Amino acid sequence: MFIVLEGIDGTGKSTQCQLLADWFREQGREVVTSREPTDGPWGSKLRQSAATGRLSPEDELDYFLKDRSQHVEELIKPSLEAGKVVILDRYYFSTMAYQGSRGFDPTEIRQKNEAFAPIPDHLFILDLDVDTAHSRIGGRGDSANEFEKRDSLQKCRDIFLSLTGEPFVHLIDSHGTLEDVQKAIRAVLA
Ligand SMILES: Nc1ncnc2c1ncn2[C@@H]1O[C@H](COP(=O)(O)OP(=O)(O)OP(=O)(O)O)[C@@H](O)[C@H]1O
Ligand SMILES: Cc1cn([C@H]2C[C@H](O)[C@@H](COP(=O)(O)O)O2)c(=O)[nH]c1=O
Repeated sequence: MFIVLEGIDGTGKSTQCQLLADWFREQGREVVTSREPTDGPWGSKLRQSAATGRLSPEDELDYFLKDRSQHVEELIKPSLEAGKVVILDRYYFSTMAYQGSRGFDPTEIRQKNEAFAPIPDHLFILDLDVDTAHSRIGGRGDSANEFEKRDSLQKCRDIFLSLTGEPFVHLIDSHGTLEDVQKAIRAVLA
């Protein structure tokens, strides 16, 4: 089973991914968790740019595609073929949102990615208003980085919300407690 959690920064994706992995492991399932950008060469360059200044929109998109191609071939596809549960903290829907907010066409980004990247069985969009997301980022001890500017995050949120309506997409209100959000995710999967 292939599960992806998406949403703007601070919505609780990393936290919920770990709780969900624990749930599957309690059921005896073998679970692989991962994130994008990865810690590979392209992902590391992208993470560095969050602090030092964003790359050009063209280079940023190119690096995310290169990072994901390596991620699909080296981890995602082999894990799925081995029958493991794969849970991702971000995937190509973030590319649609974040690089879409920089002027690229989200539909074209989706087509480019789905040419090589498997479509997940379940996509959970964790939704939160930008102000609350920012306060959670601050509560985590971070300050907003180059990807987390307020106006950009609002555009990203709108693109994520445009994905709802497809059968594999589930909108999860992330304003509740950690437990409420995880309960809502598990209810879909149960
Ligand atoms: N439902 C919640 N209620 C209150 N605080 C939360 C909730 N979920 C997560 N948090 C807290 O908000 C902060 C951000 O959570 P987390 O890092 O999981 O978000 P994220 O979506 O992965 O963020 P990013 O995309 O920036 O990595 C953390 O300090 C976390 O403990
Ligand atoms: C996969 C992906 C991610 N991003 C951005 C979104 C985040 O602000 C940063 C780092 O992610 P994290 O969740 O804070 O670890 O990368 C992006 O712009 N495009 C993408 O495809």
